[in-house]
Amino acid sequence: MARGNRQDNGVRKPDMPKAKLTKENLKEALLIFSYLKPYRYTFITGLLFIALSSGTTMAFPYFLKRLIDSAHSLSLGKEAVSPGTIALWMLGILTLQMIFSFMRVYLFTYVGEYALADMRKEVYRKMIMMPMDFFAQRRVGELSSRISADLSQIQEAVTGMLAEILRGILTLIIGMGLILYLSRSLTAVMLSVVPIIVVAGVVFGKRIRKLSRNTQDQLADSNTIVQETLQGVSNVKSFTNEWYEIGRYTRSLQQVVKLAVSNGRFRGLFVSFILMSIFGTIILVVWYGTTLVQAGTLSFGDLTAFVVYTAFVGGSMAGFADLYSQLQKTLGATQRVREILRDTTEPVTVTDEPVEEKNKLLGAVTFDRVSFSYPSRKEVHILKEITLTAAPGEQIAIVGPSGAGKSTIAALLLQFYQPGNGQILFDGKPANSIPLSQLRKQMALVPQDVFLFGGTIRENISYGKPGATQPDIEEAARKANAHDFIMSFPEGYDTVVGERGIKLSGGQRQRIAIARAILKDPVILVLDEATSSLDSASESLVQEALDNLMKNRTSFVIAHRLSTIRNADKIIVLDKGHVIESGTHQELLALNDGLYKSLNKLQLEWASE
Ligand SMILES: Nc1ncnc2c1ncn2[C@@H]1O[C@H](COP(=O)(O)OP(=O)(O)OP(=O)(O)O)[C@@H](O)[C@H]1O
Repeated sequence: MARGNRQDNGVRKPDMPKAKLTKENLKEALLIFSYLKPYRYTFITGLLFIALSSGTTMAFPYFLKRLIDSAHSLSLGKEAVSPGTIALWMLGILTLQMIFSFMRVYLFTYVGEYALADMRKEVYRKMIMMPMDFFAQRRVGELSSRISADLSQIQEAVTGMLAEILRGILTLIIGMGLILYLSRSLTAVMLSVVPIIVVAGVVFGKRIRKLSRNTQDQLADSNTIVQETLQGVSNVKSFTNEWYEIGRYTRSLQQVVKLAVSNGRFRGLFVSFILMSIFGTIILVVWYGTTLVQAGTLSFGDLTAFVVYTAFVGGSMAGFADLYSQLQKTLGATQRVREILRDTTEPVTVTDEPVEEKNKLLGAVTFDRVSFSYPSRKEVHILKEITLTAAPGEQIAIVGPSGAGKSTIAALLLQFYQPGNGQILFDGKPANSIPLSQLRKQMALVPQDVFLFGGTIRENISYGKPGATQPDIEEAARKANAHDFIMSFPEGYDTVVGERGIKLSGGQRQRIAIARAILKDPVILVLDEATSSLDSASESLVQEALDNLMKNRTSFVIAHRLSTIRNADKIIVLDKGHVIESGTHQELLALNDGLYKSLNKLQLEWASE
């Protein structure tokens, strides 16, 4: 069973989707074997050990037969190998079996884990290099399950499943050969019933799997209730809706129980059917076998070996049904992983190269009649013929109503998307003439919603310049007005933040982000001003930090509070994707009926209330 089918909390996710078994799908899946190439000798040795361990398993009943028959022969006074010697041989075989099994498990785990890590690295590498649109169209949970569940399923297939198939085939061929050799007539009797049991088992098994899948789906649903309500527990409490959630969860659980119990009924029937058929077959085979023994055509040992081999053969037949469904799941997983591996990435470099002299920017930016629609909604024109220019070191503010396209301009600046029409120029050069990573290395984004990684404050600041020294980090923190509050924590720069660490206030998080940007020392700065209003003390600290940050760089400030951008060199007023006004604060106020003027008036009124 694929480990990846389990969630961290140990609750199973709904079963993995399966794919059809077609020639193309199989061909695709075989490409996964390329990941085994570096470990091919270990893998082949592993396969050899599977064959050897299957061989020893199959030899066991044969020696059992010899052991039983030796007693009989001795009692009849015939010459035979002594039972003690045969028992010793069997011990020898057992020892070999132990060694072979150990090697098989060890070698396959080795190959499986290394190949899986290689695949994970490759998929992650590919994912992180994908363009923004790729992430906009997928959920994070879905992507992370590609790396966890799908890849585990593939690993399971390459190691576990392949071993099972090989063992199954060997057991089937050798087992059938041996039982035919032992007694043809008994084989005929056995073959008249075993396939019926196997077919019934497969049909029953399918039904049970479907029922248990439904139970798991339902369980996943009720888990969603737990997750959602725990995440948003403050909502539950503030609406005093504890009773409502308890009711919702209870109802969902009742469904789980109902399904699980009806599944249990089926499983009970199945288990009794299987037990009856197995023992029924044994009775039939042994009964017919004894008549053969009586007739002198079969020995006691032959009969024993026959029964054991029959069990082996029946077991491997039943195993194939499960293997088939595993194979389908693996094909599904392979398809989804291959989809990612085939996708086109952004032309970013994945080594930490400094900016080359020829690519160094002074900071002039031009939007030349830029129009843009998001790839996922091509029919909605977000930016329409935007033209704007920024000289090196200038501060450009972008204002406008919600949804006007301000953040989209920031996204285009950072080359997260490419314009549909028009072009963006840096120092007069088209953006796509400068290598993407070299361009982004010279820009920094301070977003509205600052994301802190799980780690220390030091690590979070040095994200702006990996490998920065402590004095550099402290200097950046000082300029960002963050040093004092950081030092007020007992662990200072070693204070752990992020999901598992302490929670910082909005203003503190912003100042960490500003320190990060200062450390990066970009030529062009993009600042998405936080909408959540900070208290005035915190606001002035953040504003001062921002002023420090903006010094000597071209800055684009997406402003929500107009009071902070009065001194901007240029204010661009955006409405429904058009630039409708542009100029300094004074110039825009002078425009009668201007949007900026009315927005400014509104904010002033609001502030004075
Ligand atoms: N990834 C995306 N895919 C499709 N549409 C998007 C995407 N991101 C934003 N949009 C749409 O583009 C339009 C402009 O969004 P944008 O975030 O640029 O506005 P904004 O002016 O920054 O708004 P706000 O002030 O509320 O942040 C909106 O209608 C939004 O729904």
